[in-house]
Amino acid sequence: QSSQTQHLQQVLGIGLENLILSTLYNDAPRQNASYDFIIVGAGPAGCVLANRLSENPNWTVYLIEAGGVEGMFHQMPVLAAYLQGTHSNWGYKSTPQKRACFGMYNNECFLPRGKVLGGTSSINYMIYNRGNKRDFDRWAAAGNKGWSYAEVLPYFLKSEAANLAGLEDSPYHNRTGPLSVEDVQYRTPAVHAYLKGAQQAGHPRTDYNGESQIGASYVQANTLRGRRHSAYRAYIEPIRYQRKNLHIVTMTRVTRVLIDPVTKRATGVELMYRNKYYKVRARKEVILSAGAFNSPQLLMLSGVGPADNLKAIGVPIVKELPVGKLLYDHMCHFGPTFTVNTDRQLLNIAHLNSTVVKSFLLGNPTTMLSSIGGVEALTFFKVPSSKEPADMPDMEIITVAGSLAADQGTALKQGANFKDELYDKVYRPLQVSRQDHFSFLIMQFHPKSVGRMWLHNRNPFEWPRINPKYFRNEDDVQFMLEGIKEAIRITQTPAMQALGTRIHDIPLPGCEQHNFGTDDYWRCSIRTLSYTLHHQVATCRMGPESDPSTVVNAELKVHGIKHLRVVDTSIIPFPPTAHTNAASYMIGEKAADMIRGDWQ
Ligand SMILES: Cc1cc2nc3c(=O)[nH]c(=O)nc-3n(C[C@H](O)[C@H](O)[C@H](O)COP(=O)(O)OP(=O)(O)OC[C@H]3O[C@@H](n4cnc5c(N)ncnc54)[C@H](O)[C@@H]3O)c2cc1C
Repeated sequence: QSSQTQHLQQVLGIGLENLILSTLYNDAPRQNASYDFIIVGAGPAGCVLANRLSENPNWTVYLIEAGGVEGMFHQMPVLAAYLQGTHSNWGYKSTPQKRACFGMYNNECFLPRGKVLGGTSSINYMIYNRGNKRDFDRWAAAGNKGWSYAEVLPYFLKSEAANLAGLEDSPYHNRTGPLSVEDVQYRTPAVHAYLKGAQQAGHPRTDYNGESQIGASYVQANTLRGRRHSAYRAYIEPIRYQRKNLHIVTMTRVTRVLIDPVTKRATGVELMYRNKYYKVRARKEVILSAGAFNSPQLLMLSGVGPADNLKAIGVPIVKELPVGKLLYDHMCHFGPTFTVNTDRQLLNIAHLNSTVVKSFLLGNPTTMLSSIGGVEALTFFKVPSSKEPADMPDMEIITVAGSLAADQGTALKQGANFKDELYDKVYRPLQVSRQDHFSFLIMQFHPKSVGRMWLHNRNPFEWPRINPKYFRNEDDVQFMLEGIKEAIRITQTPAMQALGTRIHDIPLPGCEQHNFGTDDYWRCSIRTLSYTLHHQVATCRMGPESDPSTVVNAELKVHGIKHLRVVDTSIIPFPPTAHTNAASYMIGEKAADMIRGDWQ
């Protein structure tokens, strides 16, 4: 590691800026204070709700966030991976995986989640992607009235402020919402060649948030003039000092929901603020927007969950529900990686210097600091094994300008728990030669492998146990293999060959027994370079009460408990054909309307 990157990591790790700024968001709790609405967690869904519900001056809203406040580094899109090494990440990890994550220490995949005002939208990769029309139609068909594509599209649009070249008149984009969606203005020669190559290989150019998802496109990003535009920036910062009825407290942990065991009504929350416990009351509703791991954790700590788990940890059962019993995620293969003949034109932290930083700070959105962690293009496509309809992709190619070597083996490697021996053998040669290179991440949308999470004890400060059971179903490996082959095929097109694109063919440690590039080699590689894109869903699955796999109904009310909703990505019932951040905003917007409908 260079001293420059080590220093950067140290500065980010301290989280000092977090601490200082959080005093600005510090409506300290008062014992037994009451609000109309208590919102637990300030991720995208929580921030949307806080904003929309406090539009009514007669309602009081308390937004409670465990983390601090974004600082300057959060705003620099290229540093996305570094944020995982900071206090803005909860730092969860999977249980050791039997069939995946072989390239990680102890076979544990790291599972970062945002712990900051803005939640995971403040540490994610900023890709804006809504999903396939059929995703939402399936939600509706599963008994969730009001969630068809036609019914959710208005909420995606409501949140969006699009600035996308060529899509100015598209009915699929709105220019006037709070959340910026724009083109990334820093682009490398690799992505231009890639998009030409993808077309030569038969993938049409598309707006993946528009009429048809299938095809290739430059990425659309939640940035504003080249800086991260998180839920905090979009929904909270603009109203912070105008709304006296919205109170916000940061660095405060909710430890359980208070539920009357007789009436089964949520009456408030218990929280820990500066080492002291408080109870805060909700006159109308408690809303959990604590994310796909923490919302289920809080339900279970409050006596709402599977009987076996609650009994095992000694929490009295208030309502038996399958909380955490289902967990879907999107697994990727981190690679393949390719070298090209260009010189110093692709992403590498070694190219970062004070001139670039100064230019960014002066507002230039075209420097490498505005690259969203290197992500440049997305391609949605089908593979031969597909069982889905023709307009529903199975896989995505994410084109990234670099690899683990682009940050010299610091943030990305550590953030994902990759082993040193793997880095040293495969990626260090790229770091040393400084040869321009890019990678594909190959992601599967509809895995058959299903995981779960549970609580190990009743201590609210203990991490939940999470076993995503990646690649438990062999079919998922086959989909990945077919996806990798398609990505390699694209690199053989004239447009990509014009760059001198060659596969980086150093075999992975643990896969040397297979000839590089054979199906068996890739199968081994898939289980080794297993890399989640952190799209965990369904831990508080939405569906009718008659469906024993569900936790909340179509109004997001917890079955059998009054005045308690879950509003975040944990309610998504099936693995979506998308990254999950956009959906979280949509869920927040739609929930706000439903809540207004109930109480106004
Ligand atoms: C590294 C990474 C990169 C990603 N990249 C992308 C991407 O590029 N595009 C995309 O679409 N998706 C991406 N995702 C996924 C996406 O960002 C998330 O799915 C989405 O932001 C989740 O939103 P949410 O509202 O459900 O919850 P979260 O954003 O997880 O918010 C939950 C909030 O609740 C707070 N909280 C939790 N427990 C408590 C408690 N007990 N008390 C008080 N507060 C609490 C948390 O601190 C957090 O702020 C990424 C995820 C990760 C981790």
